Amino acid sequence: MAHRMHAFETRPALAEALANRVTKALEAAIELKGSATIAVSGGSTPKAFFEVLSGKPVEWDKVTITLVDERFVPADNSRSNHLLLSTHLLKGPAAAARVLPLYHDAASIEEAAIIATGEARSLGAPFDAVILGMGNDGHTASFFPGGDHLAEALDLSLPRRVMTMEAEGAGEPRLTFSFSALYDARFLALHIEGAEKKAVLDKALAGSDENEMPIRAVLGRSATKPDIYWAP
Ligand SMILES: O=C1O[C@H](COP(=O)(O)O)[C@@H](O)[C@H](O)[C@H]1O
Repeated sequence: MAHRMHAFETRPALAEALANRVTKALEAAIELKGSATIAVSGGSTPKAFFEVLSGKPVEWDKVTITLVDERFVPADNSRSNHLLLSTHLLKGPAAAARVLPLYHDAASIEEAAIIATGEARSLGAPFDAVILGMGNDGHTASFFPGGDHLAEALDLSLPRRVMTMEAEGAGEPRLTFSFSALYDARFLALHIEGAEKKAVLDKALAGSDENEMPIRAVLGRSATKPDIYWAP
């Protein structure tokens, strides 16, 4: 599966273009079925994009937002992807959206994954939009090199679900949607910024070992052609 590359001169220009494209995807879904779903990434890259998207004139009360992955920490922890979402996206018009958190205050992370999987089922499939990020180690969502459940996470024959992941480079234990839940999103974007991430992307595109760089699964096996958004 090839990809489409969208390169921008500045990060604000990227944020505006990606927010406009996501707006289109959400509007199309609302037009078609009366509601829309989007799964977004955490980390540091999406902040400016979230800020722009939050102000877009979408019928946000018809949109459900979730995360592609989450650290197993409560929503008030500074490492929480949910906190990032609340701070930078759930404001202005977008505050009307429904949010489906992956983290749950459950007895174990496995139980939290089961709860999140059940809740996500109510969204239907596929997602209308999925915005992935990428780490310098080639991880995306919480598909980390060396992850204890990486093989199952990337196995497209396994059901759509939220699963657990532990890896040396991941810090906290993680919750992540499986690749099977993301690979066929109606709009599938990879959002990366900076020269270092571009070099990581080029390395990923030049090889095929998904265990070394799990982002290769997205670039090589997604049912939807990924749109890559990059700015220096
Ligand atoms: O751990 C994570 O990292 C990636 C990349 O984050 P960034 O800070 O380099 O932008 C992110 O896509 C993922 O959602 C997050 O949990």
